[in-house]
Parts: sequence; C-alpha cells; structure tokens
Amino acid sequence: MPIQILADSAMPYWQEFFLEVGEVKTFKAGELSAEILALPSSAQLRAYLPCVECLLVRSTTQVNQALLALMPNLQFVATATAGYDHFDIEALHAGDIAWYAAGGCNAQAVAQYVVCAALQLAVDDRFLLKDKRVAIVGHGNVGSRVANALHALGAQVIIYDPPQLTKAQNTTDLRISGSLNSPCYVSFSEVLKADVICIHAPLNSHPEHPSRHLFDADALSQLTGSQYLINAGRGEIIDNQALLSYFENAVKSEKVKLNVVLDVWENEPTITTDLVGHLRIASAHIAGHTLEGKANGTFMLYQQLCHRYNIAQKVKLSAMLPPDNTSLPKHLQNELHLNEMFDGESAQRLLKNICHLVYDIQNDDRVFRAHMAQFNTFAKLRQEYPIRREFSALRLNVKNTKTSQMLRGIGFVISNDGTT
Ligand SMILES: NC(=O)C1=CN([C@@H]2O[C@H](COP(=O)(O)OP(=O)(O)OC[C@H]3O[C@@H](n4cnc5c(N)ncnc54)[C@H](O)[C@@H]3O)[C@@H](O)[C@H]2O)C=CC1
Ligand SMILES: O=C(O)C(=O)[C@H](O)COP(=O)(O)O
Repeated sequence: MPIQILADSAMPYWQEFFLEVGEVKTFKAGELSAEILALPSSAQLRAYLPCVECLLVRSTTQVNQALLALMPNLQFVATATAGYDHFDIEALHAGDIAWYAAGGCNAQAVAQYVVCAALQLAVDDRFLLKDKRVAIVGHGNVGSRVANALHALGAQVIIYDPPQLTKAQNTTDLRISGSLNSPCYVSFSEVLKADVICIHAPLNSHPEHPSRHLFDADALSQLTGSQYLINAGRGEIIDNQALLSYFENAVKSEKVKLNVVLDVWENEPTITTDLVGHLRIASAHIAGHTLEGKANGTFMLYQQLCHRYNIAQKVKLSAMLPPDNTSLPKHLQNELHLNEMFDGESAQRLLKNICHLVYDIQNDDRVFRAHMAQFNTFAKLRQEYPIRREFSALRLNVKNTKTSQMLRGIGFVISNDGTT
C-alpha cells in the first residue's frame, strides 16, 4: 500500500518530491480546519482524511486536536516553515504523532527582507547603518543571518536571546553555530535602547521568557521616534492594539512616531488595518517567501519522509531551481567598481539599488497598502505573491576584497573579486 500523503499545494515542486514517496492528495490554504471540513462542500476532502498517514502543511493550517481527531491513521505531521506555533504539540504527543518543522528553510529570505528594509530606511532617512546599534531579538537560524548581514554592513550588533544565552552558559563550548563569532548578549532593557530592533524570535509562552507580547504597552512607551522596530518573527510578539494606541497618542501629542516595519501581524489574516497608515514599511507575511526559501521547505520535508520510510533520496533540489544567471546592469557594475571602499551615503544608496534589483521591498509595501486600503485581502496577497529570488541569483563581479566580503556577508555570490 503506498503511503497516503495530504499536502498543502502551495509548496513548490511538491509533485517532483512527494510523488516519489507515496500517493498525494492536496488541499489549499484555509481548506483544512474542522469548521470548514464540516461544510457539505468539503465532503470529498473529509472522506479522504481517515486514510491520511502523513500531513504536510504550511503556517496557515492550525494542526489542533479537532483536526487530528479527523485523521485516526496519522503518523507524521510536518510543516514546510520555520515557525511551528500553528502546531498543538501537546495534542501531537498525546496522539503519538511524530512532527517536524523545516527550521532554517527560509532564513536567508527573511534576512534579505530585513537588509532591504534597513537599507531603504537608511537611504530615506539619510543615516548610515554602520553608525547604528542593532538589537537582534531571537538569534537562531534567521536572527543569526540578520546579525551577520548587518555586521557585514558595519552595524554594531547586540543579541537578546535568553534561552540561547542559558544554553551557551551551560556548555563549555561557547561557539554557537551560524552566529557572530562571539555574540554580545544583552538584557531586554538594552534592546529597548538600540537604534534598530529586529524581532526574529518564535512565538512562544516560554515559562521565563515568553515572546508573546514581549513588546507590550510598557516596552513600546520606552521607544522613541529616532528608533526603528522591525518585526519579521510573529505578529503576536508585538501587542498590536498597544502599538495602535501608541501611534494614536503620538499623533495626538504631535510626537515623532517610532519607525515600524511589520511583515507579521497579530490575528492574521484578520489584521488591525488601522495600523497600516502609521508604518514605514508593511507587508503580508512574505519575508520568507522566496522561491529558494519555499523550495527548501518542500525539500526538507521530502528528506524527512525518505528518512522516516527508509526510501532512497533520488530527487535533488539543485535540479529544480531555475539557473542563477542574472547579471548587474552595466551602469551599476561601473558604479560598483568606482565605489571601491564602499563607504558613505552614496555607496549605501548603490548597495540599496543593487539589493532592490533582486528584491524591491518598496513594491511589496505599495501593493500591500493599495490592497489593504480597498478590502481585507491579506490571505489572497500571500497566495498570489509573485516569484521572488534571493541575492544569490544575481552574479556580481567585484574586485575589491573588502567590498566582496561585505556583499558575501549579505548573501551575494561574487565572482572575479581578486580574492580567488
Ligand atoms: N516572516 C516570515 O516570513 C518568517 C518568520 N519566521 C519566524 O521567525 C522565527 C524564528 O525562526 P528561526 O530563526 O528559523 O528559528 P530558530 O528556532 O532557529 O531561532 C529562534 C531563536 O529565538 C530564541 N528565542 C526563543 N524565545 C525567545 C524569547 N522569548 N526572546 C528572545 N529569543 C527567543 C531561541 O532561543 C532561538 O535561538 C520562527 O519561529 C517564525 O515564527 C521564520 C521564517 C519566515
Ligand atoms: O517559515 C515561517 O515560519 C513562516 O512564517 C513562513 O514564511 C510562512 O509561510 P506560509 O506557510 O504562511 O506560506
């Protein structure tokens, strides 16, 4: 009997990978909840659920007790995402169902979203990132990449990650894979003093350090109009109602508003749309939605399935992704050679322009505002998100060693740079 797999169809290359493992039926985001499945229109999908052995989802499916009760043969649930706050872990344990989350699959994508946001704000507000102190909240797969990228751009990076700090203190080996060589851990009150705060913690109710509403009314009241707060973690880490009150009070008292970038929101997809007009950059939870990030997620689930069912891995991810053959337009390439030392405002503007060739965050912001102003289409915007590549898809030719180190640090692939 082939393994019965039920998978979200919004996983690129699912046919190529999952059909190697078993028989696959797909569903669309929003279709797999006990309430929707109770409707007569879901009869066909509901009838299939008792056979399902492997359930492969994205963040939009709440894997809770009510859903699990419909799948008595379920052995394995996996999400093609880094976050797994949509899983009821207790219910999975109680049902003796194994689970997996594709941690790190889209870390590079999120890091590049943050780099593009930071460069956009730096250029618009005429400051240099190298003069700024950046606090990273959550220093895992995503946070460590963001830390490394902003460090490569010259920023002073501090880290707030109590669980990681505890782990580091309890081990004789203080190196933490994928992070800055020696992370500078700080307290939360230090985070609130940083020029730029980037949130990359998971949503959790950790007994000592819960991330839910970490940025509550009290924390927000300590921030000023000269600071920048970027949330690409989970919406619930910032109390969105408190943020709205903060903005409304700032407007009333004519205070300069905190600069906020939100990719993630409380209560997605039914978000607090009144916030949008107060934000510097707004998007529909797409920071991780690069083709590479999504394809990595599918591939990581395929690897898990092969491992679990003892199946030889035949399909390679590299065979799927389109070739990385975009090159820089001549005028930007010339400018890059002229800006050998990559210092100062003009170099930062050039870097922003190069990054935005691959990913234009302003366009995502424009599209988001236009749609959210008309009607609430958060979920639709996400489902119809166009194909976005990562910086590695753009080949750069750089001679200066320092410049190439910096560009590599933020995720570009460099050729003919004089270092090889
Ligand atoms: N906007 C988007 O599209 C995406 C959002 N995410 C979000 O980012 C989160 C992080 O992803 P990864 O880095 O891959 O996870 P990870 O598990 O590698 O790292 C999370 C880090 O946060 C730390 N942490 C946990 N609780 C904390 C707290 N209360 N305060 C500070 N730090 C805390 C952990 O110790 C860990 O080092 C995901 O859980 C997900 O919610 C991830 C990918 C895409
Ligand atoms: O990986 C995560 O965690 C994310 O937040 C993903 O980017 C969410 O993507 P969807 O599964 O909601 O498409």
